[in-house]
Amino acid sequence: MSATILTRHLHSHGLDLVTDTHKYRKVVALRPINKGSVVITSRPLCNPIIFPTHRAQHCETCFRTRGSDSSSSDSGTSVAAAGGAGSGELELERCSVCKKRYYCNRDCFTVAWKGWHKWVCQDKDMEDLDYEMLKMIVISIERLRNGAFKESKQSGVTTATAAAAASHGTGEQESLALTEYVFSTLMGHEAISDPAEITKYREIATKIREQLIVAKFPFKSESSRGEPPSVAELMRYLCRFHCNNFSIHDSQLFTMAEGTFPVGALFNHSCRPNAIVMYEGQTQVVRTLEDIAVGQEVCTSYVDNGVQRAERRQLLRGKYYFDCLCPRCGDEESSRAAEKTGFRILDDLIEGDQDGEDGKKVDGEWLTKQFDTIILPGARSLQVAGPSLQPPTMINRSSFTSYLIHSLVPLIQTGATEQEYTERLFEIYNSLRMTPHCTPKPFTTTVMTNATSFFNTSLEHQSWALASKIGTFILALYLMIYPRHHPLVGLHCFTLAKCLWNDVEGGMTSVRLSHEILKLSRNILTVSHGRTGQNGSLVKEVEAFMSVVETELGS
Ligand SMILES: C[S@@+](CC[C@H](N)C(=O)[O-])C[C@H]1O[C@@H](n2cnc3c(N)ncnc32)[C@H](O)[C@@H]1O
Repeated sequence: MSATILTRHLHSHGLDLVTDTHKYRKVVALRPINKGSVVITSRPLCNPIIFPTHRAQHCETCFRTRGSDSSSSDSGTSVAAAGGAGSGELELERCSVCKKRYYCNRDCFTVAWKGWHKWVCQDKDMEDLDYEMLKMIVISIERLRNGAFKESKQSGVTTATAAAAASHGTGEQESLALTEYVFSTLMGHEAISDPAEITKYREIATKIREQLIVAKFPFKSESSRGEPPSVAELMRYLCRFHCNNFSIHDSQLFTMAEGTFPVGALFNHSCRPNAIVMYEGQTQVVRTLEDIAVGQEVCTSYVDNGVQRAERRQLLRGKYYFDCLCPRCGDEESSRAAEKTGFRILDDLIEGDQDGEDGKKVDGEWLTKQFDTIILPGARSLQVAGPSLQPPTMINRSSFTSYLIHSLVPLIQTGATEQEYTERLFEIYNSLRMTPHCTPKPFTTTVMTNATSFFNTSLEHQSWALASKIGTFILALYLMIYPRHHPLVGLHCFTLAKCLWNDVEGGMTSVRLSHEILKLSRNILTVSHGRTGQNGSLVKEVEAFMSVVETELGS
């Protein structure tokens, strides 16, 4: 396996890997890629680890969810193929020995058993998640050292998963040997990690070697002559796993597992990403959030784009050892420049004021009072408002909400180009900076965090009118901060539309607005989730709800 095979694989997906002085390598587009496209799919290096809290809900092999449509298999080993029902709700069965892992059928169980389950089934220490992660790493290292990454019957599900995933895109299928090769080329940063980190890794590596490998998991292959890896070798692996690991989330963006996807790990980070990482079963899918031109870098985001620059910087330095120079962050020199432009303005806007005018903390009680003043932007103004909307003379929570919603929502509904959209966004950033505002600023992340927990409380209490107001305010904040087709925005719109529809006090205005927000949700989720596979079922859910609302509107 060599660099040529990786190059060929990327080329078949319209991508290239080029060297970069700051980032080592970067993935660029070889041909124009439309927004909402699957750029590439990646297979896991070893079986991802489902968190204990989610274990009973997912098949450990294909990750399908209990209760989901059992006919929508992406693993190629459907219930029907295993002699099961073939349609209806997916059922899971526990391993009869350990009674801890769940599987949807015998094929999935057999694959897991041969691949890794037999190593962990009787291990009492597997109750501990950290221990389990280390054990998975040990299993992977054993295979990496012994060249066991060959297509085999044992890797049946991952092969089938990759085949299913390849049908999302047009490129060639990823072989296990390629997965292994790409992993060997990834950065581990062991040379620049700080001494405290190195000491921590040495301790973990020593513990793994003595307690896990020597005592329980002897390496058997002839090529390694049964010799366990040295502490130094283990440290190199640990560093590489650390920098290239992914949190796996479901279609609602709830984190449920951890895994290593070497090909997906080739994509660099941006705080204003043009692509997003999604999951279809155990397959990682990189999707574009906007149109990408030839030569442009394809970037995902390693951190939540909703946190302030200082926090992002800390997270990125702490785990990935770099300072971000993306269009939003810029470098130190440009940060000091007097006049910031474009995305560089955003972080100045979202930092700051913690307390209200009256000195009160921005807590739930304070927000309740404030939100009483937020007027639901009416459906009619969504129709008529356009890019010429002028900023208000004074920005408070109410005017901020209507200004943002009325300025940006029509551009998403009508599918304005990325350039038109970002130009409008920059005008908004400038006007938010220049226009006097109430204290605290309505658009800080502190306010957003509080508004989000307040929104969740009002959902729990089914206070639909209140939830609709806060949800509309949060939508305005999201539009200011996240890329317009970010899945978080689409998911929030779906929840907001349900609140609006349930808000009987709002009458038909609220129903009409619910319909507008549903259209928004559908447009965004079609890009971020697609219309096929497990994630695609969300768009169908939105459309089913839209037809209920349309019936009520009589359209
Ligand atoms: C998951 S890897 C990404 C692929 C990597 N560039 C490579 O060529 O193997 C993560 C590492 O890439 C580098 N990286 C990713 N995004 C970056 C960025 N925006 N600026 C600088 N370095 C970046 C960092 O060294 C980080 O630890």
